[in-house]
Amino acid sequence: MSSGANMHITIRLQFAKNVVSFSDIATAIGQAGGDIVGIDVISSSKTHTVRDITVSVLDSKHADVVVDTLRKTAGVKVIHVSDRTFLMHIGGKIEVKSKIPIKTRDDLARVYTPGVARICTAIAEDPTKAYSLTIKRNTVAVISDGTAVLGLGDIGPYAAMPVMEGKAMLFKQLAGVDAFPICLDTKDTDEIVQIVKAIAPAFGGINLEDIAAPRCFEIEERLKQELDIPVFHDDQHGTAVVLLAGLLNALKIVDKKIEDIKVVLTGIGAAGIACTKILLAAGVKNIIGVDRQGAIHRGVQYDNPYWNEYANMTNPENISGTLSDVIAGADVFIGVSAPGILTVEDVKKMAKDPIVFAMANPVPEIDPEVAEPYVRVMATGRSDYPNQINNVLCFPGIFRGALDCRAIEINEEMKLAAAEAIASVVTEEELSETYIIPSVFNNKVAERVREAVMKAAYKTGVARKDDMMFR
Ligand SMILES: NC(=O)C1=CN([C@@H]2O[C@H](COP(=O)(O)OP(=O)(O)OC[C@H]3O[C@@H](n4cnc5c(N)ncnc54)[C@H](O)[C@@H]3O)[C@@H](O)[C@H]2O)C=CC1
Ligand SMILES: CC(=O)C(=O)O
Ligand SMILES: [Mg+2]
Repeated sequence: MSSGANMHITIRLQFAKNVVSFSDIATAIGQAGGDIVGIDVISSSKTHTVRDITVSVLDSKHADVVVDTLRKTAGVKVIHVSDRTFLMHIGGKIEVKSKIPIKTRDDLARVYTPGVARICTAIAEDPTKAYSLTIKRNTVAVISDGTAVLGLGDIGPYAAMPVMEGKAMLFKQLAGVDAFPICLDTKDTDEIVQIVKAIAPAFGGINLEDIAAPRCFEIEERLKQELDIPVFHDDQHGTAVVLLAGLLNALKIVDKKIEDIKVVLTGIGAAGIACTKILLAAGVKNIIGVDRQGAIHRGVQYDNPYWNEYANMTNPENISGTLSDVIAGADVFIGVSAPGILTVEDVKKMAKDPIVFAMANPVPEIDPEVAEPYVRVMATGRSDYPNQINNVLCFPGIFRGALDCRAIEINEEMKLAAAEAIASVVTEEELSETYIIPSVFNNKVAERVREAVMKAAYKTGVARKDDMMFR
């Protein structure tokens, strides 16, 4: 399955009117399997026409096939090919904008020196004023070291930037949070902790992103201890929250109780461990984790200390074996691991009404189109299929709530509240196999998550801002 969701290419071509017609070109594109989704005339003369033709293709290989077909068509000259996704990234995706225009010397003297000095002094005398007089109260740092970027692995800090810029866009659009992408050129845990601590004054929260397990656990724990602003590893907790929301609704469809289900989860890394913990907290009793070397079980000394802990809290029957072995009889499959590792044969071994959440990005553990005939509820992490289980449903609203009540942390109660809030957006009447989780564009999500998270923060005593509504 393709990693290039809805890949569209725009082909600028010139064709000689007396040699080839546009319908010949459209036929050639169609025969190569492309779908024309847009046409623009760039210029036209008596002999030639230049057009931009936007074509939907499956992936980059397919794009090459379509373009080669056109190159071989008599009378056609391909001028250039652009990819809409690349075009959207030129120069990056976000920018900083001032809230106030500086039009006069007087404005200048207020926003900058000398006027600004009085503001600085006020904050120096009372650092909590940073919340009212600087960007701190609405600003989150999105921090990555580029070591576990989507499912692409350790691609480094430069290559991680487009994802972090994308997260920043989503923070802003979905919850009005100003987020800065910060990719660090170090994999050293101590150094990352030091750097994040040192930049924290500018931020109201820290969103850790795509930092590989097991280092991500220590980094998050240490930062939580040392900072008085929320520190949240999105791949762990954002994913876990949305997964739980989706599962609560999917279980209603299959009419199974959370305490009775058998869950098999692949990828015992950042997302997998957090998903397991939230499922245990929500009442799941039988969950088996599978990583590259099979089911995590007791009686083995793993190099990864988190796996030893994992073995102790999961797999009640202490089953060993491969994914194919342990999937038999499972009610739910959750994948936060790698592309294509779940086969149709595996799905066929699952219990009645299987629920399959294949959440690896950008390519899931099983192609949803291949799995669909055999599953009752299918979800992926992708935007181009129904039931997108993706942490984007959580992180904007959870930080909005945490920032608005000035929470010192995002605790378990706040996460569970967020999961229930997301699940609640889908009403009983709306709930169906293809609608277990609200859309990313459903504007109720962030607001409902914000409210639920704030309530939980006040209830658990971690909110610093006095708010009559939540007392
Ligand atoms: N849909 C969503 O919202 C999210 C999806 N993900 C996806 O989940 C995957 C894992 O992400 P992280 O936990 O952040 O990475 P990670 O690097 O912390 O963990 C990945 C784990 O998967 C295991 N793994 C790799 N290949 C495997 C295989 N063939 N069989 C079994 N286990 C295998 C690795 O050994 C590792 O333990 C990625 O594809 C990522 O895109 C992660 C976070 C959110
Ligand atoms: C969605 C996300 O955060 C990931 O795949 O890493
Ligand atoms: Mg991520």
